[in-house]
Amino acid sequence: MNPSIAVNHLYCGWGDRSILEDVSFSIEKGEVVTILGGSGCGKSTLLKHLIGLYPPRSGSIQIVGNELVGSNYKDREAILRKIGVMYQSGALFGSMSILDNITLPLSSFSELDAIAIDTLARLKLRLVGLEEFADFFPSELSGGMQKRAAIARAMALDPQILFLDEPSAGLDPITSAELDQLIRRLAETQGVTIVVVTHELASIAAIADRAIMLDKTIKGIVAIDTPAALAQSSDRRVSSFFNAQRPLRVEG
Ligand SMILES: Nc1ncnc2c1ncn2[C@@H]1O[C@H](COP(=O)(O)OP(=O)(O)OP(=O)(O)O)[C@@H](O)[C@H]1O
Repeated sequence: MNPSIAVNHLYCGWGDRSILEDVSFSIEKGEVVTILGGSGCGKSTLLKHLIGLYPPRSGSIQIVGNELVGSNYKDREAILRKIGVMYQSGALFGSMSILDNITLPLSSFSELDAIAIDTLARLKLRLVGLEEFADFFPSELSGGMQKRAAIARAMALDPQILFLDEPSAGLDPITSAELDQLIRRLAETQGVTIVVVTHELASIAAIADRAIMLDKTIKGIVAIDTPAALAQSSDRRVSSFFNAQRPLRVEG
């Protein structure tokens, strides 16, 4: 079976600046993989290229066995239909109810009738525990609820891969932990592959099957392994990242 994502010899940059060089990795179906590393190492750059927002300089990005790089418009649309994206801001439409935010992609990209769309959208809301908030507007929800609604919208078209850009940003630790549980549950119950850009150690430990650590100096992957293995790494760059934000242990 094809991996969900296979990246080979990827080179990306902005203008005349090279950011990532010769990056290769693959992610299996149902895996939760976090992309981490210090500020400016290229996490968002990698994400933006994986979701087809920008073409790489060279290399290959296969999404469920289909080559994204150099694909024609029609193939590209079909490939991108297999992915769902939650941007850091959540990017819900503020003038629409939560339900309408989720029905929008369904009515834009599916042939379903209005009743089926309504039913499916409510199912997605139930998946993230927001079925009772269908008629609320984003501004009427807490930050954590807005993130869950944004995940429901990213899941609207039943993507095989879900990309989440810093889902915990701006959330308190308890709400962040609840969101982590949701992410893990989605991978386990829906079989969806999930790629998360985050630098929250607690989240990485809670959700990731594996983590890809990028490094600015080498412009690429310094390590790729389970969080437990990375935490024990003898590589100074990896261990300093993992030891920099050890959670407080309070004895009681
Ligand atoms: N659209 C863009 N145009 C030009 N330069 C960019 C663009 N996006 C990112 N960069 C530059 O690429 C480098 C890597 O940025 P990127 O946002 O990928 O890092 P990051 O690891 O996600 O950082 P952070 O953790 O701070 O968000 C930075 O120097 C940034 O200024």
